[in-house]
Amino acid sequence: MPGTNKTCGLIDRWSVEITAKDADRLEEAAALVPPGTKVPVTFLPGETFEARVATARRVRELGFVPIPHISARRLHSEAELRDFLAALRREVGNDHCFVVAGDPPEPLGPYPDALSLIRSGMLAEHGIKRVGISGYPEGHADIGNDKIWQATRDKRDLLLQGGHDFAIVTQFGFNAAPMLAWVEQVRDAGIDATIRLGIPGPASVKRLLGFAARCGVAASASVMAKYGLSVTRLLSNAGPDRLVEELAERFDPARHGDVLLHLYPFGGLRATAEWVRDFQARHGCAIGG
Ligand SMILES: NC(=O)C1=CN([C@@H]2O[C@H](COP(=O)(O)OP(=O)(O)OC[C@H]3O[C@@H](n4cnc5c(N)ncnc54)[C@H](O)[C@@H]3O)[C@@H](O)[C@H]2O)C=CC1
Ligand SMILES: Nc1nc(=O)c2c([nH]1)NC[C@@H]1CN(c3ccc(C(=O)N[C@@H](CCC(=O)O)C(=O)O)cc3)CN21
Repeated sequence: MPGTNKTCGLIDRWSVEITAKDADRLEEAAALVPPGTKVPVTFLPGETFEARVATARRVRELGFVPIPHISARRLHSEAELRDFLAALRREVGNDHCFVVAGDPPEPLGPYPDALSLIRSGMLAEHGIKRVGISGYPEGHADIGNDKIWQATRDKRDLLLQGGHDFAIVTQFGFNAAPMLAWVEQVRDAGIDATIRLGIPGPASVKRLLGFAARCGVAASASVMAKYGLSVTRLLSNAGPDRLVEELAERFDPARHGDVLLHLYPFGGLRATAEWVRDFQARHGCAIGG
């Protein structure tokens, strides 16, 4: 039988992260993305507030579910958070968002981490019902594991107390085994939320290694070779086929719970959407799932 239900089940309901610059590209790729797909919009430096709101609005108008990212350390003031959430509510009407600390070594304003932003209560005040938080299957280069796990438990507690649903979306990786081992740790910590495992879309070796370095993601030659990349052929391209197939082989719904995939389209949105379509076809999955 071509493909297993596990493979199709894992790739079904995939989400895809875009930047404010990707709005036009999303329109071009829209026919390849199932209606209702979750489309997080990153919160990068150098983008205007208006561009982030306008992108989220385009996402919704194209029939997808926008999930604006909010980077706590990049906010300069309480007013900036309030204005952003109010503009989202007015112009997008989203009830999901994703909260992350953000890379600045020092916070630019009153929110040093995701927890402090959640604690402000402003998400609920602006109609946000479901909140995504980060996950690190391979740990974080600068933040200790104890701190990360404590933050995860604290964010879970505070979100549930505030009446929010939550989900965990992970940093991308190239290696299936640590991803599922980490999912088991999350479940053993009593957290049964949906987990979206971050995986790169198809891209050149050069781009993948560049993003891995920039985001603090491990990309050893041996892991990359297994992923299907040759570090000596920087312009060659590779997709996450083997990674997803290995995840599906090892995936045990009874043990791992609700696990979905989150694609980071470093090589382009259209190439990513085409990769999902072709992967589903190769594995005999129903169209759009
Ligand atoms: N933009 C994105 O999509 C992603 C960004 N990241 C980066 O991961 C880091 C952690 O974010 P969260 O998991 O939301 O953390 P968090 O807000 O849950 O904080 C966890 C702990 O780490 C500390 N911390 C957070 N950011 C830090 C930083 N930049 N430098 C030093 N200590 C920091 C916090 O004070 C707290 O004790 C940030 O640097 C974030 O930008 C990670 C994944 C995806
Ligand atoms: N620690 C950390 N910080 C981040 O900012 C971060 C992560 N992790 N993990 C993954 C997400 C995804 N991120 C990004 C960042 C930029 C583009 C991007 O599309 N950039 C432009 C220009 C890229 C360039 O050439 O510099 C692009 O058109 O590709 C995409 C995703 C940032 N993210």
